[in-house]
Parts: sequence; structure tokens; C-alpha cells
Amino acid sequence: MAYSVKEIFYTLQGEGRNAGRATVFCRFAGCNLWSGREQDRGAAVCTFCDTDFVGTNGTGGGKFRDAEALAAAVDAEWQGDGGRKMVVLTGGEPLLQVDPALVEALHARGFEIAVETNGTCPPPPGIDWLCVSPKADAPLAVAGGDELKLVYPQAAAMPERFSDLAFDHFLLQPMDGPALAENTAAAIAYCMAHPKWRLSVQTHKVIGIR
Ligand SMILES: C[S@@+](CC[C@H](N)C(=O)[O-])C[C@H]1O[C@@H](n2cnc3c(N)ncnc32)[C@H](O)[C@@H]1O
Ligand SMILES: Nc1nc2[nH]cc(C(=O)O)c2c(=O)[nH]1
Ligand code: SF4
Ligand SMILES: [Mg+2]
Repeated sequence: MAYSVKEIFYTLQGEGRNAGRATVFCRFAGCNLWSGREQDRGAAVCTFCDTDFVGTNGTGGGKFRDAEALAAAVDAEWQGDGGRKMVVLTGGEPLLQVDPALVEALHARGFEIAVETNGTCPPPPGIDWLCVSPKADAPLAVAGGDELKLVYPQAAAMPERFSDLAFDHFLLQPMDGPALAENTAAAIAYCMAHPKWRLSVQTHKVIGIR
């Protein structure tokens, strides 16, 4: 199958339990919870998105005719010497496009595969690190994974709703936007009162990398 990709770039994972790790990011175009157009944001299911995932015009973006072509483009961005190669498949919503052929092609090139998903679509088998970030008004189709990273606060998606699901790590990520400072203070207070949850700061924004 063909894949629509907004951008591919090499950076450090900024969020979650793998923060600080060198990673190629592959950002797929399109999402099922928002069109990506500002005029549609208010009426969208997911209203707080911090990402431009529209089109295929970012650095390294494009339409890739098959899994091998996309895996080769991801591999071309890797700049590390030694250590395990890592790719984060994100978006937009990557699980609208990620399929077994792509998982196979990335594994064949030695990549450990992480996915950042809103949890509305089941993942294909073989994902090495599944990060699910539920959205208040969207059905959750994934009941387990490596990390559950909840953007906080969301009135209809407070942490208690998710704390018994089958994840290894539970993280609260303060919602970026005009109330970031208050949201960070509230997330800190929640994690201190409920130690099952840890804070996920978006470190790439703090240190000024992509
Ligand atoms: C842009 S999303 C793409 C992947 C997928 N669609 C999802 O929502 O998980 C990547 C991560 O950024 C988080 N995120 C999006 N907007 C955010 C914001 N304003 N503040 C904090 N985290 C945000 C998402 O919850 C998700 O964990
Ligand atoms: N450095 C960096 N880390 C990230 N972790 C998750 C991101 C995402 O947009 O999915 C992201 C991102 O956009 N940049
Ligand atoms: S589900 Fe993810 S990509 Fe889609 S609008 Fe929400 S945060 Fe953005
Ligand atoms: Mg991001």
C-alpha cells in the first residue's frame, strides 16, 4: 500500500518513558479526530492538538509507494553510530496507515518500532513500544500497551478512568496551550498524590529541538 507522510526527521524522543533517546520520527499525514484545519478545531473530537499533520510537504515528507520505499526513507534519516536504531511512527494518527508490511520492512532494517496513537485503531502485530494517548470523546479500542500517556487535564478523561488498564507505565502530560503553567502545576499535584502516575514533560519544547 502507499503511505502519506508529512515529515521524517531525526531528533530525541521528547516525551514519555523513552524521553532523551535518539529516534527517527515519521509523522503520517491525516487524523480521524481532527481535519487539521484551524476553522474545524472547535468542532473536532480532539481540540488541543499541537501538531501540523496536513499534507506531505514537510522535510522528508511525501507519498511513498510501498513499505520498502518508506522504510528506506526512514533509514536514510538515521544518523546514529551504534546502539539500536529507533523509529517513532506518529502523526496525525499513524494507525490509519501503519500495516504489517511496514512493520516488517522497518524490522528488516534493524529498527525498534514505537507508535504514538490516540487509541482508536488497533495496532498491527509486532510494534515494540506502544504509547496510547486517549482522547476524552473518542472510543478507546486499545486496552493495553507499554505506556498510557494522558494529556491533562481533559474533563471527561480523568486518570481514574484509565488506571486499571493493562499498561506498564502511566504518564500525565500537561496540555500545552494558553494554560500550560496551570496544567503543569495540576499534573504535578496529581502525580504527587497518585504515585502510579508519572509526569511527562514535553522536553523537546523546553530545550528547543524538534
Ligand atoms: C500529535 S499526537 C500524534 C499521535 C496520535 N494522534 C495521538 O494523539 O496520540 C502526539 C502526542 O502529542 C500529544 N499532544 C497533542 N497535543 C498536545 C498538547 N496540546 N499538549 C500536550 N500534548 C499534546 C498527544 O496526546 C500525543 O501523545
Ligand atoms: N522530539 C519530539 N518528541 C516527540 N514525542 C512525541 C511527539 C509527537 O509529535 O508524536 C514528538 C515530537 O514531535 N518531537
Ligand atoms: S488525535 Fe493526535 S494527531 Fe489527532 S488531533 Fe488529537 S493529538 Fe492531534
Ligand atoms: Mg509533537
